Amino acid sequence: MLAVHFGAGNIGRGFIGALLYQSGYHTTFVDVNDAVIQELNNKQQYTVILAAEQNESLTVKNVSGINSVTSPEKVIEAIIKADIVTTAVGPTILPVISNLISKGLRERINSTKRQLNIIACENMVGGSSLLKEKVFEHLTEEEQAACNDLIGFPNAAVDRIVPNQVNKKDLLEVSVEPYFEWVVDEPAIKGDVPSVDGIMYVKDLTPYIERKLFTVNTGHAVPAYIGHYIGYDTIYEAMNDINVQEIIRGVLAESGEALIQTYQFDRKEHQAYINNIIQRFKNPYISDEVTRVGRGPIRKLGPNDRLIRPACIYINVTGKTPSYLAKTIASVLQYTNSHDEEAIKLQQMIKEMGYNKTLQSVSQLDLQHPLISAVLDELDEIKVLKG
Ligand SMILES: NC(=O)C1=CN([C@@H]2O[C@H](COP(=O)(O)OP(=O)(O)OC[C@H]3O[C@@H](n4cnc5c(N)ncnc54)[C@H](O)[C@@H]3O)[C@@H](O)[C@H]2O)C=CC1
Ligand SMILES: O=P(O)(O)OC[C@H]1O[C@](O)(CO)[C@@H](O)[C@@H]1O
Repeated sequence: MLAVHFGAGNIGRGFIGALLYQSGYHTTFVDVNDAVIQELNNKQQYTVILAAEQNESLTVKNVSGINSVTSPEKVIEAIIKADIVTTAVGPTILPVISNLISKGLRERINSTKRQLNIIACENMVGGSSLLKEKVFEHLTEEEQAACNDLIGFPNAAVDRIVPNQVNKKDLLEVSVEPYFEWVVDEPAIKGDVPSVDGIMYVKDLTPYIERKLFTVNTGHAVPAYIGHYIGYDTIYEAMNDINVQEIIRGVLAESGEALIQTYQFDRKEHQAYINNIIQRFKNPYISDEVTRVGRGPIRKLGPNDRLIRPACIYINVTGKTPSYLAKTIASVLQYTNSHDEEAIKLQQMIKEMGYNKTLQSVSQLDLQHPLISAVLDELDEIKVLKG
């Protein structure tokens, strides 16, 4: 079985690539990082280390790579032959890869009636749907109709913490947390469900993706942004701070209330889910930088992302303003990182327009929305955290 995976980064190699190998696939990684692609072709295998006391490792074999900048024709060939296509490139890169995928699909539908599923494994609601929309912009109406018959774009939720791989001598080796969850929307599948050990197929993905995004990612934003505000470099350091611990519990109680009331989750089970996630953030065998988890602050303040959306649902279902989520959003507005384009842009916007209009612009909330004034109040309140 042949898999094509876009993005040979942390999640690509450390999660999706590993599961595809264990399920019997040969995976062709597509990336723009030539050094990684060359190394994949030289070694044809790499190591995944489980970051836990036992330090178990897995050798992922049957892998190769294509540089999509220098060899786009090879990517098209690989898509024609693929049994599954996956991505883990980041939400903002999905539009970038859509043109090449559309070229592959055009050739494929002209040469075979074999069905194919393309699964975007990104931290967002509707990643595969967005990819489909962008791919379709490059296709004629006739090609779109053929793709609607043959090509599925099932949305997915992916959960595994894979930090940046710093100080590694081996370019391909990747350390990952042992835990993982990969949930895929079954109704959108074309043909047989791809046989990948570890995928859980569900009839309705929405509760799963929102539970994951508004618990794992909402929670992780606390040690990232509050931690950075206080002055910590790593998630581990931040998770040992008593104020961070209080805020993370508060944030997850607020997003939890929003989720429980929306999806009727069992309270005890949801609390156990939260507790397990907090333990994962404290994993001493993972060294994760606050700048990785906090990357892309403008995206993370988007209307459907991990902070604004649960805060709005909380207001709708309880009639109250969420103070811990507001605190965390305030700390995002204070986030600076000279290596992060979005962090630079956010601070420029604040300089030019002030906090109020910047937040309104990135979150797309009405200026009168109660969350805006709650966040502005917290800009002053969080100063005590600096001691
Ligand atoms: N790292 C993590 O713990 C998790 C990440 N995710 C999601 O997975 C996605 C990827 O994240 P990471 O693996 O952490 O990032 P990463 O930065 O390690 O990997 C992204 C890869 O995409 C490649 N890329 C960039 N532009 C490309 C293009 N035009 N064509 C092909 N490849 C391109 C990069 O060179 C890089 O190798 C994101 O959407 C992230 O939210 C989801 C769950 C966990
Ligand atoms: O990958 P993003 O969306 O930039 O956000 C980082 C988040 O993704 C993860 O890496 C995995 O979900 C978390 O560790 C973190 O909350």
